[in-house]
Amino acid sequence: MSDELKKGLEGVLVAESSLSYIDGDVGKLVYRGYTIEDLAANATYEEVLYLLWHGELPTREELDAFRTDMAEERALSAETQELVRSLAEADEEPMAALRTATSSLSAADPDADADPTDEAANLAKGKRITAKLPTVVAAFTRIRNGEDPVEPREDLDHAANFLYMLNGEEPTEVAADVFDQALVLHADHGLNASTFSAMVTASTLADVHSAVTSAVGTLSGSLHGGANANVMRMLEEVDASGKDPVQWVEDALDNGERVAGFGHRVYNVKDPRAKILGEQSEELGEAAGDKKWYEMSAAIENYMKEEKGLAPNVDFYSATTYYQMGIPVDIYTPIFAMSRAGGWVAHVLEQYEDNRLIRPRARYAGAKDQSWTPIDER
Ligand SMILES: CC(=O)SCCNC(=O)CCNC(=O)[C@H](O)C(C)(C)COP(=O)(O)OP(=O)(O)OC[C@H]1O[C@@H](n2cnc3c(N)ncnc32)[C@H](O)[C@@H]1OP(=O)(O)O
Ligand SMILES: O=C([O-])CC(=O)C(=O)O
Repeated sequence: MSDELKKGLEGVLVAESSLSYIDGDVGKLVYRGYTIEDLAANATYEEVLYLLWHGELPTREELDAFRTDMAEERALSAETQELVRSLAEADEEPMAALRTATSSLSAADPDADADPTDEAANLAKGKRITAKLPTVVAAFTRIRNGEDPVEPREDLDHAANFLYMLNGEEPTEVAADVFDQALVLHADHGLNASTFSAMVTASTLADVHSAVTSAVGTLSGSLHGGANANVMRMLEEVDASGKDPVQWVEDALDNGERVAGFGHRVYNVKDPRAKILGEQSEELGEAAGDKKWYEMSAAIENYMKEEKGLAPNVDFYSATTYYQMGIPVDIYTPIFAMSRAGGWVAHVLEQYEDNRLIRPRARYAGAKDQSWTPIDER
């Protein structure tokens, strides 16, 4: 047994996967052999889900059937609707609400009692969870604002239906396309922390709902998915301060703070998803006749690259993309989760297929050879 310690498991190979390939030195991301640029330009989120879960792109008939299946699973049980209402009325933090609601979905799942090795049941559960998360996020957001939830529509695609449920009106084609592309870009990313936590949970032969619930919790942290909302909070703070964005960031770094949306465990260059989202952010600004948010972000990007050698990750430009679409800041991370559910499910299916309990070990650094002191003598 080696005693070499790899803190944060950096660079440690723990599994084989056919899902996504990342080359962090050149900024390349591929899902099942297709580059992220190709998929963002051409695939819908449903096509990407099919690709991740079934291993190949669907034919038109397969995609139609898959979309119909997914759309039919969007509605929530009365119990989950009630739970979402109570969480929203209690003003629960959105990722905590999503984590709780995700866990509750097993109660009404027709395959809840299936054996964890039942592939068809696992796929069906994954499909139901992925179909329902947008309904949870939209209903939670509306109830919190004193509005009634909007029932899902089966005739709309996954992305368009979410915006419809969120805003109560059909999105424009541009908004639906931009959002669909964002979902495609966030769907999978190797063994990121939340995916790994889903795999660890699945490796005990716990069920798909448990694995995805673990992952939602893991995504919420500010070093991972939680960074997208923090990016926008930072930009709003910069704007309100009236300071030059570069000066603001310089001061924050001098105070020992981290700049949300920069740095990555795997990429040594700009995240390819940040490139695409940056273009989306700029185009949305151009269309609105106000590129303030994009320009502020671009100035920070240049400074961070030149002064710190740090490049933006996926969370940096998703923030201003969502902001310019009028999406509330604190649901950016739940939106990330809605998309990444597809990747979590795909990795969990892979884990069950060739399972071995995931159980690393720690080098013991605690006290040794202590002798027992009776409680009254301590
Ligand atoms: C979807 C995603 O999860 S993408 C990541 C989203 N998270 C963020 O954007 C939060 C900000 N970024 C970070 O905290 C980090 O870059 C992480 C957590 C993403 C990667 O962390 P690690 O691979 O563990 O790198 P680590 O934390 O060791 O950082 C290496 C060095 O870069 C610095 N650094 C890394 N990111 C940043 C940042 N955003 N701002 C300032 N300095 C940073 C660290 O201070 C450290 O410097 P040091 O060696 O002088 O102490
Ligand atoms: O891969 C990572 O560590 C984080 C990330 O970019 C993602 O999950 O999309």
